[in-house]
Amino acid sequence: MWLTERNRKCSRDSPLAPRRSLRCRPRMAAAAAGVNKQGAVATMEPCIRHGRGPHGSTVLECGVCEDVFSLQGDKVPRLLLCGHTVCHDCLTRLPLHGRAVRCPFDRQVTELGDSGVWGLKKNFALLELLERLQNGATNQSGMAESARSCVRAYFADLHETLCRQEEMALSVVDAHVRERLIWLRQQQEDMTILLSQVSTACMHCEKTLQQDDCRVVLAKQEINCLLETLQKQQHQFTELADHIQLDAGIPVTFTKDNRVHIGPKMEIRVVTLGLDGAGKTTILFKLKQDEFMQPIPTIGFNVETVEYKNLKFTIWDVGGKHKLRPLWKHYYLNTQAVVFVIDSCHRDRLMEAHSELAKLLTEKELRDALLLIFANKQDVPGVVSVEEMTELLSLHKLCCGRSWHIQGCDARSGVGLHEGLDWLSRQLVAAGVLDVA
Ligand SMILES: Nc1nc2c(ncn2[C@@H]2O[C@H](COP(=O)(O)OP(=O)(O)OP(=O)(O)O)[C@@H](O)[C@H]2O)c(=O)[nH]1
Ligand SMILES: [Mg+2]
Repeated sequence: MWLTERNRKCSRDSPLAPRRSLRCRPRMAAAAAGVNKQGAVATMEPCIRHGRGPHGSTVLECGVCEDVFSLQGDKVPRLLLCGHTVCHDCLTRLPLHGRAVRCPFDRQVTELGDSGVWGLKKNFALLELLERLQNGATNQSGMAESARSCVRAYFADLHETLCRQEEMALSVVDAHVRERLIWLRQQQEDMTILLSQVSTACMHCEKTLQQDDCRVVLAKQEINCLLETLQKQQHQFTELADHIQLDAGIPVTFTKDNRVHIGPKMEIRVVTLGLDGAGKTTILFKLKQDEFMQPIPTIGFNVETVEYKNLKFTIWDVGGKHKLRPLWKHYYLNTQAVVFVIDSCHRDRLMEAHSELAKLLTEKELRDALLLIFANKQDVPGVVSVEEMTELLSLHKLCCGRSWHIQGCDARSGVGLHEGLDWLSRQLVAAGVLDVA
């Protein structure tokens, strides 16, 4: 209020009347920061919040020329004796009354010394405020830039992931198309053979029928046989044509994790890891062929597809010998589940298994992978039980924050293996991985 009245008065009386009408605005109030710093700061806050200027500092204007005050030079704010603040430039343009000037707002007189306007004190409170606002603006733009680069990095990462997933999906389709082409070529060859068989049969029939009646009658059995062959081949032709027509389109479905699936079964990539001799290969063969085969230690890997319910697991079984473990990382990419096999007979190797498992869990590429732990060889008497193993390996602590499950099993008889696969499929459904996008 105090400022409003003063400003209104100056608009009529001042010899250097403001170029634009002066209204009570927060920026005018700010110009009086030298009179009442507390009040000025409080009044300015809305200006900063509403962002009237391009930067916080530009809201502070000289009440006469309405130019923005600056920290130095012509627009530096100077104080008159009455307490009003005017920019240096406007002060130099005020008419002199002897060695004094009149305030353009309340006409009070301020004596000038020998150095004239230069001798008037700068409004340091206002300068400090200006400086703070400028710094604040710089900080704000710095923070904005770092937030923007954070957003850019996020989307670049997303873009990269999507490109990789697209490549993967396309390669699945390409592989399917290649397989189909091979199959079609095979069918084409079969048809050519059939056609030549049909034409040979027709020629035989014709030849036989051209003979005299007596011979035709005698050749009845041969002709019937040829006709039967023709009928069979016709049947094969129809079947083949139907098959090709039915498969004309490629049945593509996407799951929520952006993988593409062809056909009714959802494909899941699983990697089986664990120390040497834990029973990984035994598990793989048992799942694949439902029979026990005495394996030899794996050098490199074995890979098999195992169909279970509506899932098609592609299981990579990687050798667990110490010197082969650095190669495990090559199997992590695009893996939906890790099956970690532990030999329950070997108490003395549990800590080694723990340390390998702990390393696995820090791998970035496996961060979303499900973890199924098979406590294998439960058929052997006196082995470490599932509960004891959970305790000894501190699994609750180790696997905290991810989907994991420990399942006791006996790879020789297969007990527990399907329970493990069931858990995996339940988790994949719960995680929405199997939902069709
Ligand atoms: N008693 C018993 N023996 C098992 C079981 N599973 C595997 N074995 C035996 O354990 C030994 C090692 O099994 P593998 O399947 O070769 O072990 P692995 O984990 O593939 O070993 P690497 O290929 O060296 O990494 C074999 O002699 C298996 O017959 C089980 O459930 N019970
Ligand atoms: Mg093996």
